[in-house]
Amino acid sequence: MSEMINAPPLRLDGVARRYISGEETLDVLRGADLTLHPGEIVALVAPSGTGKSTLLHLAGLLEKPDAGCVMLAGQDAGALADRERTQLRRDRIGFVYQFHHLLAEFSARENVMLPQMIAGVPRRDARVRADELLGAFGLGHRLEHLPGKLSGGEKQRVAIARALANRPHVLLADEPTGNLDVNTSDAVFDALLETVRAHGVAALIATHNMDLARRMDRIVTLRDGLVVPLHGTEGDVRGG
Ligand SMILES: Nc1ncnc2c1ncn2[C@@H]1O[C@H](COP(=O)(O)OP(=O)(O)OP(=O)(O)O)[C@@H](O)[C@H]1O
Repeated sequence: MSEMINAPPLRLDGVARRYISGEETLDVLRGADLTLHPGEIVALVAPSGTGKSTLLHLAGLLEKPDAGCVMLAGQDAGALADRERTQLRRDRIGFVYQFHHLLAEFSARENVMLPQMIAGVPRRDARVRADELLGAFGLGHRLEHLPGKLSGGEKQRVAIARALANRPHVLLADEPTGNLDVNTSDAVFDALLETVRAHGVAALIATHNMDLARRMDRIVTLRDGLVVPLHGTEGDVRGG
């Protein structure tokens, strides 16, 4: 697979997505453009139902746009066969969701090892990487714990470590701390930003929390199906 030198880690170019249910047609995205530069952390803050998750799913190659293209490091994902796209997603993109989605029967360490082993990393190396990442998230003493024995904040840290395990170029997060209380959310977010910055990963993070959003490099919102900058004066974008 060819890769353009200096191409942005992620570029959405004129991306459109329409949902049709019964008689109803909903044009959620109508030609959205967004570029993530290397190491850039962008907040996506928009009212509920405007298409944040849809945008993240398209950016993460979980869904295909009806029009436009999604480029990862200069590579047009739409031009790839399904298998290649899956591989690109696995190798290049890390996901963090609102709920941790850890595998209950595996330890914290194993949850972080698993995506690496699926990608072909030898068990021993995967274990070293898992321990390193979990250590960086302050979980060096929780490596053997099953998710059920971890607090909400700890589980979400494991989920973030797992998302970074395969050294993605792009991290996509959908309300990564939305399920946590305020203090825990702040602490987990600190850890997330610090690690993402330390690894030079570009990130697109959807949140309803303006305080968290302001700590990122740039804030964008969705308006009429397009990605536009959010300026400080626009007030509360929380939706119902
Ligand atoms: N598979 C689907 N079929 C039909 N409509 C859908 C589908 N997925 C999403 N939608 C609709 O598209 C719109 C955008 O949904 P999306 O989940 O992207 O919004 P969101 O901004 O992430 O919302 P929230 O902040 O509440 O999670 C919503 O009106 C939703 O009901």
